[in-house]
Amino acid sequence: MAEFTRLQNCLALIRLRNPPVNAISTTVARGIKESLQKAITDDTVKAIVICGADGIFCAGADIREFKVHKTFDIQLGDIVDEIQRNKKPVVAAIQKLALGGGLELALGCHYRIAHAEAQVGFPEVTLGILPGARGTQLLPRLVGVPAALDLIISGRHISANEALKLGIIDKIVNSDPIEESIKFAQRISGQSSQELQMTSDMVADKSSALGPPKGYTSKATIEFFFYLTVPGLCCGM
Ligand SMILES: CCCCCCC/C=C/C(=O)SCCNC(=O)CCNC(=O)[C@H](O)C(C)(C)COP(=O)(O)OP(=O)(O)OC[C@H]1O[C@@H](n2cnc3c(N)ncnc32)[C@H](O)[C@@H]1OP(=O)(O)O
Repeated sequence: MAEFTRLQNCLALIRLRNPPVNAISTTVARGIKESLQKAITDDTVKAIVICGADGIFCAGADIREFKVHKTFDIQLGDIVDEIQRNKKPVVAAIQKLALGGGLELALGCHYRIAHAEAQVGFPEVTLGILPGARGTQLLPRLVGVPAALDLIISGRHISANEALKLGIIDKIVNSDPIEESIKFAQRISGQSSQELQMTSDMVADKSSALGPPKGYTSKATIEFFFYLTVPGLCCGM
């Protein structure tokens, strides 16, 4: 599930809770969607923080459900779009891990604050899939195509420090990233929705050279991806 808490100072906190790693199940995804809706429609909420319970942000899709469902009636990509469309700033507070869909959720947010010991990555390749919830668009926009391809194709986890250098994370803290994100959200909640919208639009415009937004994975990218990952196709392996 995802817990919604209305904090003091016009903030809302959305906390993912699905032990042991807060993986995104359909229940968690529904919880995030409903919580976001509450935060967005509440005029007294000026900024939103998303975090995970029990010291971990999120290890991605709940792989236990992959055995049960072939398709899902709720799409994580739609939730990421909703975060980006909304005019209130959203901060991801990353403890321990943000993997796969968890990293896509964080990339959808306007700011990411992580603990120094945290790790991020896209392990989808190890399951034979591609990041499908806007990760293939949002990551290259932040880090450029070569670095994004490297992370997506290798599936490796990187440290918060490397993620900071690449531009995936905005700030690293040694203290509690949730508390830091709340403080930060409070500071920026004064930003007018117009400023945020203008900034988002400008960034989207500037990065449009990287390809169309929203769930689009070009045929060339897919072909390149399979060339590199299917045994026997690459380098005569
Ligand atoms: C609308 C709903 C669906 C949206 C989908 C959107 C598309 C997203 C796709 C993805 O996110 S694909 C990527 C999915 N994630 C992974 O592949 C991560 C797999 N897990 C790991 O790499 C490791 O387990 C870990 C998270 C790095 C932790 O490693 P560690 O060595 O510390 O512990 P483990 O013993 O491996 O695991 C502990 C415990 O956690 C369970 N677990 C781990 N990952 C998941 C997961 N993704 N879903 C469900 N459960 C997970 C693991 O089974 C262990 O459980 P127990 O055995 O202790 O019960």
